[in-house]
Amino acid sequence: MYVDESVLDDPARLAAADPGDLLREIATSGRQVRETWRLAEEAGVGRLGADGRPRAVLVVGTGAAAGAAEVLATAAGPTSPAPVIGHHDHGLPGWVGVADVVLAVSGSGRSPLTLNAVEEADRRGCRILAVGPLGTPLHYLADRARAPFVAIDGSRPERASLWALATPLLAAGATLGVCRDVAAGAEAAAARLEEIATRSRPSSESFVNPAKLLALELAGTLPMIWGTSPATAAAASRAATQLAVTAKYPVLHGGLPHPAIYQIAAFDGVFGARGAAATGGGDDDGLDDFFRDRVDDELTTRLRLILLRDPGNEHPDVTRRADTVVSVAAERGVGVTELSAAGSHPVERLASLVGLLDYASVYLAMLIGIDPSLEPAIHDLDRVR
Ligand SMILES: O=P(O)(O)OC[C@H]1O[C@@H](O)[C@@H](O)[C@@H](O)[C@@H]1O
Repeated sequence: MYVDESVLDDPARLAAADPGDLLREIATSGRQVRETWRLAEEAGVGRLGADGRPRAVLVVGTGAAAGAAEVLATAAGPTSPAPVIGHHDHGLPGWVGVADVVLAVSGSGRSPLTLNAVEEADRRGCRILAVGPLGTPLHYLADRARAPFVAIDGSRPERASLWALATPLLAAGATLGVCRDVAAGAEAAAARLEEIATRSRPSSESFVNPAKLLALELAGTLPMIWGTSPATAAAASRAATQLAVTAKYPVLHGGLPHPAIYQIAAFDGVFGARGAAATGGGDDDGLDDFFRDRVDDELTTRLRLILLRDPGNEHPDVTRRADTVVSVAAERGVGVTELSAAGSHPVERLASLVGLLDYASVYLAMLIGIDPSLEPAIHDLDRVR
């Protein structure tokens, strides 16, 4: 894989490598939190809480909506009095009924899966909140269901819209009594995202820019990303999405204890210890090369483990295992990058990693010559929408 490190510190080439201005869009993350919290209040999100605490909160939608569901689940945490469930499939589960709340999220406001869920939730008498752009079918359905509708900026690319899509859900979580201290948590997350935007800005050079440094570590590797707590596992999931959509990079993600305790088996495979041990390769040309024994090929792509730690918020068993993972990886020649979440509220800690990894995904795309804004395969799949 060709990795062009010089692109990261050359302003003209950096700009040319990001024709869709994705970095500028990602820099608005902190502002998205503040703006959409206010918009959610103005849209009447408080009405959702009028009938008291729900039996369950279902967040419907795919793509960035799934990330938004994870942000709300992180804010609700394991002590939430009602479950927060991300639902990313067609139809509503059979158990969903009048005692439940459905939060419908769509970056385009047109995703059939989300629209159908809103119609069905309305038929079943659920309380509903919808988040999407103005004047879209989702807006129309929310109005028809007399549900609060939070209008987001539909011109911003979806992969840079996580916080606009997620923050109204946090405001809903506050009014529904499923999240604690979430207004303060959202504000702390906004401040954290702004601080990351400053440190990771394109004009900040590689040797001091944490996102550029991370991108350089990832370039040419096959990343595995694990969290060590609910907040950091959610960050790992978001990172896998961003790396796929932005850098077109496949990523295995998970968390300790599960599913990392199984995924670690890959450390012994061809991208891990076996690859490190292999030497040499076949002839580079002709039929000899075609008939070579591929078992002997040297594989240059190596696993790299990105371990997202959550100091003070890990189960002691997870902390012990995470420390052990680092030595198990080292024994097999698997590189490890450890990143720690920062902040007190889980949403702030999540944001502290998501912000960094969002930037790193764009810098990685630039390093390997991929346009971070284009997504032809997704468009081709969407032809059947
Ligand atoms: O957020 P909405 O617009 O509902 O889209 C959800 C997802 O739909 C898919 O078909 C793709 O277009 C994805 O890129 C998108 O994230």
